[in-house]
Amino acid sequence: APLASSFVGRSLVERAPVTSVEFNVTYKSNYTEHLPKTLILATGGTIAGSSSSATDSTAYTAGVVGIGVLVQAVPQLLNVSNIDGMQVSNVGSESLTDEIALRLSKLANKALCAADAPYDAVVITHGTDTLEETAFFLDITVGCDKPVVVVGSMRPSTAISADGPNNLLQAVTTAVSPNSRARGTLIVLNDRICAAYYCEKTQANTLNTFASPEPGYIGGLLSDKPFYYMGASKPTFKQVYDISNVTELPHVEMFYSYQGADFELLNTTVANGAKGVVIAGTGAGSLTDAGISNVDATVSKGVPVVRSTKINVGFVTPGDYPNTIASGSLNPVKSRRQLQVLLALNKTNDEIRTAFEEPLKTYLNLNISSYY
Ligand SMILES: NC(=O)C[C@H](N)C(=O)O
Repeated sequence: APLASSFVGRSLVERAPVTSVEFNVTYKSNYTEHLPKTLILATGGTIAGSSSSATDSTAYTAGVVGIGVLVQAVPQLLNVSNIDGMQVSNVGSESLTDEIALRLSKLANKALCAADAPYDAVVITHGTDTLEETAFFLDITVGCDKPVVVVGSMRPSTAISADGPNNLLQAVTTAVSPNSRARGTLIVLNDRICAAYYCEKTQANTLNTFASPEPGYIGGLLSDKPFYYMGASKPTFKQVYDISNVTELPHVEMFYSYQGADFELLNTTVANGAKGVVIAGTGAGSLTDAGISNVDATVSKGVPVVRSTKINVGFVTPGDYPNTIASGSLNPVKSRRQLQVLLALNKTNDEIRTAFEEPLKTYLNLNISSYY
């Protein structure tokens, strides 16, 4: 593969594991005592992508450039943090597996939240196609207030105006900012800071793709300096789950509704061992009359069906299709992650329904008179 021009900075030194075998650190910056410690978990994606053409931002190969090259191309990182880098995978995020996502959560918890946690912040370099899935998963499974920032790029490292190096710098400055604590997992790209709970990819090609259309960005960056519009807060319906004993994420399938959908394939999916299903319904989670019998048959086999929306923005509320579980504000891929976590924790279908539906119901039914 051609050398990634925008990521070629100082001479490349990829060192052997240094800190601990657990973290299998392959890049380690020189240590500066007064600076915080950031662990970068590299997974691949376009930010580590490479092309033979400097004008190409569509037909490149994702996941080529290693963590050492990524970091050493942005020496400014070392002005704000000590950096350890670990190559967890090097794949396009469309191929990032549940196993890798689970591993990232465990590494982040160990790096940040364990009693003897060695790091102040975790930054994850990731492809953008499924970045919101990993970021949401981390948001609901990392159990402490230290920052986790997920970052990617839309142009490969070889492109003119590659966006990866500046995004990486902004991700690290955001991660080590004291103002970033207790805000959950953050997504940083293109000068904006977006809360992972709500953030999604909204445009297939352009740099300004990550957004949370209703809640909006929680902050941004002026050059490399992060700022927030409001103090730290938690998404209204967010719950954090302890998955330290989980060794595998269960198989949860996803279907899409459309005119004429009959959901016949639900039966195949259940026969193949799916433990749960998410349907990206139309509008506010509507499903076709023709598909209902297959949905009901799935639920009667004990497989929970969560109903979200292909619109990706807005709420699916409980009420219609009572056999199904309403996703609330969670889009289909986020619903899938939450369902996987609940199943992995051996929750019953009633408990799964409660976890998805009760926070919103309770919130909407708050009786003002009970306060006065
Ligand atoms: N911009 C990107 O990173 C897209 C790439 N296919 C990925 O998700 O890995």
